[in-house]
Amino acid sequence: MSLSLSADQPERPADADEGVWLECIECGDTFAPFDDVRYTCDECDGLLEVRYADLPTFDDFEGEGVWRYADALPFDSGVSIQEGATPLYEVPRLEDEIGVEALRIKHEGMNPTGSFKDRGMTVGVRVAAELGVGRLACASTGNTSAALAAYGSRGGMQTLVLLPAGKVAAGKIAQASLHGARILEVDGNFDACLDIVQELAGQGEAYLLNSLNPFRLEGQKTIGLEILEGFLADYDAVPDRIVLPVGNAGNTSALYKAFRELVQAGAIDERDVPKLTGVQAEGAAPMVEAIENGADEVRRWEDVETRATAIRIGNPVNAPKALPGIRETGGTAVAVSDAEITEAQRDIAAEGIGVEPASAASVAGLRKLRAEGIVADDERVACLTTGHLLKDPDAAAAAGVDSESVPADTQGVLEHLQE
Ligand SMILES: Cc1ncc(COP(=O)(O)O)c(C=O)c1O
Ligand SMILES: N[C@@H](CCOP(=O)(O)O)C(=O)O
Repeated sequence: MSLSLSADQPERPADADEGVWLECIECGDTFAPFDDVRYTCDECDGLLEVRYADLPTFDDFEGEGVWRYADALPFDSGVSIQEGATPLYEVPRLEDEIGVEALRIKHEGMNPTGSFKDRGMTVGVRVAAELGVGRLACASTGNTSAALAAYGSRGGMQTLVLLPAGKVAAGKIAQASLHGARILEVDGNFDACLDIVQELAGQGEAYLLNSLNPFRLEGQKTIGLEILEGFLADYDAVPDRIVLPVGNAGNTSALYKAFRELVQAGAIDERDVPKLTGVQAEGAAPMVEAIENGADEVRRWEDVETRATAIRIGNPVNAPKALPGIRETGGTAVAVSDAEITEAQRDIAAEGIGVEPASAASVAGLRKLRAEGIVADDERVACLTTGHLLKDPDAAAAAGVDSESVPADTQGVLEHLQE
């Protein structure tokens, strides 16, 4: 099985349900999509991808949001709260300062629950309904749990979330709580939570909706499709590069799949595919390590730490899909410090755009790669900002300006302003 950009459209197996099937990226085994619950290959435990007999081109898309791209998804509709259609902001001051031909920020924080996870959940929860499962579950650094809780409750299903105790931002826990998820705070990091949820799912206790679930990544493909359509509309060309924060590497895998499918459909040329460029925090950078070492596998980091708690992940489960995505597109991966992330968060905020720390990693990474000359000055770049500022109010307050105490009279306020 090849995840190469030039791979042909795969052949449709005899048991493909209405032109959709699951295929193992390691051994190529195929499975009917909705006859049983499975997350990985029955034969070799490899990661699965959703395959389609017919792939759409840009002309086939109509409507707005994730479901505009229904022809690239397993269904025509899902459990929806109007996800997708997020802004592709111009950021002229950052564009000038970083020194690229064009810079746009695709702000996924503008989704219903404030992160890109909604795009995956609208599809994933629809699949859960199709399979008739009872309880939905995830491990989470926060955003997946918020989205699962919201989409699960929208679909009338129970939700269970496992979070690393003390390492999830306040806004995200509040969301999971208000949407009625059962919240378990685990004495361990995100990777330990995911190990447990995978075991629970394997025992049939819950339906797993982390990005290991291949259907979730189908929804996340639409980020890439929207970016490409936005650039085609504004520049008559797709971006040279897309820079994105990397945690479990779901988005890197999903965007690469979106581009491979467009190439297979003849909608874009293989040579035009944007360079996928991943950014991790220095304290949680196993993908960067693998890219720098030319390794085929990612080494699990047991101890991870960063202020960008959303990407505090040491064992990116989608690495077998994401590593080819970065390499085949001519992209790269870079690690940034927490201080660089905070500086970028402030600079993005100075353009009026509020993002959480993990999101700012994309801009911090672009700035670093441009300074090193790895990104050229004639490139048109999209940076993905994955979550809203209000997700992590403590980080925002710590990065922002302090408030000042004044007396409750105008004269006192005026005097204070003159100090
Ligand atoms: C805000 C935010 N940014 C980035 C990421 C990383 O995305 P991925 O796991 O798809 O690499 C996550 C979660 O993993 C996240 O919550
Ligand atoms: N940042 C994520 C981590 C889990 O990633 P997933 O995409 O595999 O669900 C989160 O918000 O929990």
